[in-house]
Amino acid sequence: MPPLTPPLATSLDASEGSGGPQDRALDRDAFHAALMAKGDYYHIHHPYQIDMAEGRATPEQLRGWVANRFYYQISIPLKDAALLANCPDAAVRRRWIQRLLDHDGHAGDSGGIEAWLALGEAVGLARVELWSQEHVLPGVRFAVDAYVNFVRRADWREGAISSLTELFAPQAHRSRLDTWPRHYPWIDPAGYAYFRKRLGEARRDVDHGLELALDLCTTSAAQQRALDILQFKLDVLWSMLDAMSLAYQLDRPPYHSVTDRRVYHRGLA
Ligand SMILES: O=C(O)c1cc(C(=O)O)c2c(n1)C(=O)C(=O)c1cc(C(=O)O)[nH]c1-2
Repeated sequence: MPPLTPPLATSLDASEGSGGPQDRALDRDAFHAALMAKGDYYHIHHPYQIDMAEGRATPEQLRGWVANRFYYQISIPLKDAALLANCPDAAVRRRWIQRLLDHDGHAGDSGGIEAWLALGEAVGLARVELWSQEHVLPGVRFAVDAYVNFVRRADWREGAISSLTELFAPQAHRSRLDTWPRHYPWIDPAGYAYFRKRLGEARRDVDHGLELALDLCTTSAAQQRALDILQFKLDVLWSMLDAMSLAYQLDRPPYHSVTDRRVYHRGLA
């Protein structure tokens, strides 16, 4: 069965019926608004994030979130490296490569992964505990892997569009900086450097991602495809939190009916 919407690469090539005078493409502002409307489904509205923001999360739930999100953090540079590998445009690569450096670090910046390890320590998780991935739930792993694998296989332009949930991320980082110190005085404030660092970086990334999306998606098919890709990414983020809710809020981690042990796999190399 053919896909409901053509891949962006195809829908970008102005084939008959798309891009012509009959095309019902949104204008630039309306398409921007349609992308922004997807913010209604951002993971800040997930009950797990709401509980964290409103002070109801237990130390175990916060530690669970930090340990599972670490898998996202270490996967983002792999995803961005995959996009670079698929991108033939040197001008795009020159800008996009900054994302790798932001997370992996470079002279003068120890990087986002290091900052996330510091957040782990601030909530009481040893570095080895994060690196071991012992807390990474299978559902979180599968969701994150789906994102990385999508970008590995997709046209780089579709990969770029899948990063656009970052449109909404500064709000999430800001909210944590505003609410966590008040609700969780036991967390060492040194741990909050990651959120502060991302405030500026995410805005810059979003400017680039949005510019690409608005320039590239000028037919209704391409715009619909972009909205579908953005929804896919929202699903990734929401599914990660669903897995955490089951494990840490509802006390139903994988195999809970069989064993208390974390028998699930740590990733197959
Ligand atoms: O804490 C958050 O709510 C949040 C969300 C997202 C996102 O929307 O994917 C990212 C980040 N943080 C983040 O820190 C980050 O570096 C990042 C990179 C990307 C991406 O898709 O390339 N998303 C996100």
